[in-house]
Amino acid sequence: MATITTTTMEKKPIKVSALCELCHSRKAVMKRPKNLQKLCKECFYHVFETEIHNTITSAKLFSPGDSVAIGASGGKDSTVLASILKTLNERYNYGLNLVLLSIDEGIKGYRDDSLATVKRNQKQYQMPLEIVSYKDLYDWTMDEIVSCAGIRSSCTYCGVLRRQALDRGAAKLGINHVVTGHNADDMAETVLMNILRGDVARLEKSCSIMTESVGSPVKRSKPFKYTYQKEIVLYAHYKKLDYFSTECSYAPEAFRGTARELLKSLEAIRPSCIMDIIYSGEHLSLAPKKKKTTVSYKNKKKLNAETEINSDGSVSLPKKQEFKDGNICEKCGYLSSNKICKACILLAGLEMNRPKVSIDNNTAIDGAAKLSKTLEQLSF
Ligand SMILES: Nc1ncnc2c1ncn2[C@@H]1O[C@H](COP(=O)(O)OP(=O)(O)OP(=O)(O)O)[C@@H](O)[C@H]1O
Repeated sequence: MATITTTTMEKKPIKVSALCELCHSRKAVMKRPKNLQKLCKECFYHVFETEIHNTITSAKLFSPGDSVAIGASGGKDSTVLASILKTLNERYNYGLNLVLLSIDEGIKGYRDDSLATVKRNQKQYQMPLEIVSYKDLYDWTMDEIVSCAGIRSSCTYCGVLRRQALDRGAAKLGINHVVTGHNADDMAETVLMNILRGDVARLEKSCSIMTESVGSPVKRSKPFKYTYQKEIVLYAHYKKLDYFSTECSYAPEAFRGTARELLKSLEAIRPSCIMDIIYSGEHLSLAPKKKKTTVSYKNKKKLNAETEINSDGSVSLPKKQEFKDGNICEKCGYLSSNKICKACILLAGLEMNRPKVSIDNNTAIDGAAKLSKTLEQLSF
């Protein structure tokens, strides 16, 4: 009998029987978290890598000759992603030019240390590395933002700014495809969160393996969409990959933390629930949207035009102020689906030293949904 602890989060060591259930010849060293199969190291590597290859090929994520930027934070997910993409690219001749792209948010004692890991990964995987910083792009570091806006909204600021920073970093490299290490647990959490807060618009998109905005040159994909976090940790552990394991110094998004706990409890009872939730998210068919009700406000001068209330409760800007994807932000000149991009709205709030005005005026919804609802209601 051999024993191994799959993650530091698990308290009980897992007991496995002597022989691998796949090769029937080598000693089993683990129970596979996804289906509790008893496997030896070699068979685990094989099934883990093959499943990711199958995800990539069945979703047709890449074409030969593509340049792909790997969003590299130095953490376990993106480090394993870089390692696996290098392995699969060589094994199956994908013909990809792989580049590491890191965003330095400016978090002392956290991001500076994790970037040191990415710099080592650059040498280990022999990939070019591009580092783009919030300070250069926005003239703010996350440390400065938190000292101005407080810790509570840190994930909201960071998420909006990082999304744009990854796009801009890729554009700088002339690359139109960014892959990230978002895994099956992240996807299932997002589905749960969107269900729990009734965010139908986000629910529809939350299971896409690839997201693209009309008019934006940069697409994003998640090759680990079906890969369990515990298996990523096991793979990194057995392969002795060099990754940074400290959590961000700022508070995690509160509601996501709750969804994560819920998912962990469900997974403990039924390991397949992560895949089942993703499957449900992929196959949910949403009722067609109800016809919009137009509400005319008396004080048109103040609101400047008609505002539409949609069936899901969100508010649309008046027609003449609507902007489509592919437009340019009037302030920073980067692509935006609004007249002013979300990053510039947040930064303008910071400049005026009143960041909470733009994100804290709706207590019924949380995090990114709260921000997006608020942004929808802004008039320019
Ligand atoms: N600073 C960054 N620079 C580049 N990419 C990033 C950065 N932060 C996050 N990402 C990308 O977004 C993915 C999800 O990030 P998240 O913050 O949820 O971290 P995570 O789940 O801990 O992932 P990781 O273990 O890779 O840090 C990462 O796997 C990575 O691909």
